[in-house]
Amino acid sequence: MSEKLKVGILGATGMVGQRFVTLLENHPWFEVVTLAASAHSAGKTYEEAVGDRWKMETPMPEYAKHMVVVDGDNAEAVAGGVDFMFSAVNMPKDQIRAIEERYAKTETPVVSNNSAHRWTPDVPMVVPEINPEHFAVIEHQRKRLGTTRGFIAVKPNCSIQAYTPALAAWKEFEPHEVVVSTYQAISGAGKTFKDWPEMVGNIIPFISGEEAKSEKEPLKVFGHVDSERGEIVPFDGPLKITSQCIRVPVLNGHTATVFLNFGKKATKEELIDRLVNYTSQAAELGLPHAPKHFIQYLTEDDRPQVKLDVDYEGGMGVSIGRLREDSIFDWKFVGLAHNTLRGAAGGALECAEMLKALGYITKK
Ligand SMILES: N[C@@H](CC=O)C(=O)O
Repeated sequence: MSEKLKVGILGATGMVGQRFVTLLENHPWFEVVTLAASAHSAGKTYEEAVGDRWKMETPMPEYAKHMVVVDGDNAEAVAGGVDFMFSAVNMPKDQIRAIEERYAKTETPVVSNNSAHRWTPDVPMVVPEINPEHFAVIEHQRKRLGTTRGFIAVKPNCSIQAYTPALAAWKEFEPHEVVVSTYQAISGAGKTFKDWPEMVGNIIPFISGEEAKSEKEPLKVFGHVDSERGEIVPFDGPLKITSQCIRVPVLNGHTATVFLNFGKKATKEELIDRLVNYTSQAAELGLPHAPKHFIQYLTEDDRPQVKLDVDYEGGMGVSIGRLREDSIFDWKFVGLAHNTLRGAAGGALECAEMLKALGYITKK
């Protein structure tokens, strides 16, 4: 491997930013050279800027501690020193859309964890194992932005990652009516039990905006690139998803219970076979954060469990269990994915690795 690509993290002090800082320690392809945050943090060392708000299970990496945080609003200056940026910025959506576009227009690719650009038609929203072909829309986005190198790519919401991989694996059986309940960890809200004590022994049956994301984002992931329109057209087949999203007293790991109907009959053996033998270009390319086996199927009645299974494949794999026939729907199952690894910074990092492997992100 030649010289590493230089990367910056926008929104480096927040929880997702901290996850990027942690995952990027000793990364074989990428080197963090810039930590950017609000003007309030600018000029402080990363250690000072984060203070007692470090929320990772592992200590702050040494490489980051003494880096001086820069003002992320100075897009042109920050972008000058990096090959690409990760965005974990937390501000109103219109401001996020604007700042990410400003970076892209400096000819700096932006790989974002944020939802602000997920429905921008020429921005690919990618799970590398499911829809990497959507990166082809970048050439159209570049025309709109007037760039040759800069673009924005995003990953979808954490809540969809526990069931959308199974729907992808079962595509040939035409899943069409899907009822999902998600049981979402508190880290999805950027919290720990220390800063959200009301969640100890509690359930909150509301997560703002989450049900719309859970129902609609899989349709964009299953969509296709329309080259004439220069955009991603969401899947317009019979797939319909309805959901309820619930916050539960778990630190990491979003569980989903799912009922579904298929257009074509399938046996249990066929369904399990398609899960465990799911292959993808991401695994073939040997990306550093691509799981070797994307989906595991657990046969025990009491799995997947957060405590036992959330770290499957370093938190980048998906665990499915309890697949059984249902008396109203065709089938039901339970899925589990790590929300801050597979579902957030890890998913964005794997997108960046794939973008590099496919030649979309290069050295400036
Ligand atoms: N919006 C999600 C974020 C994913 O982890 C949530 O609140 O859980």
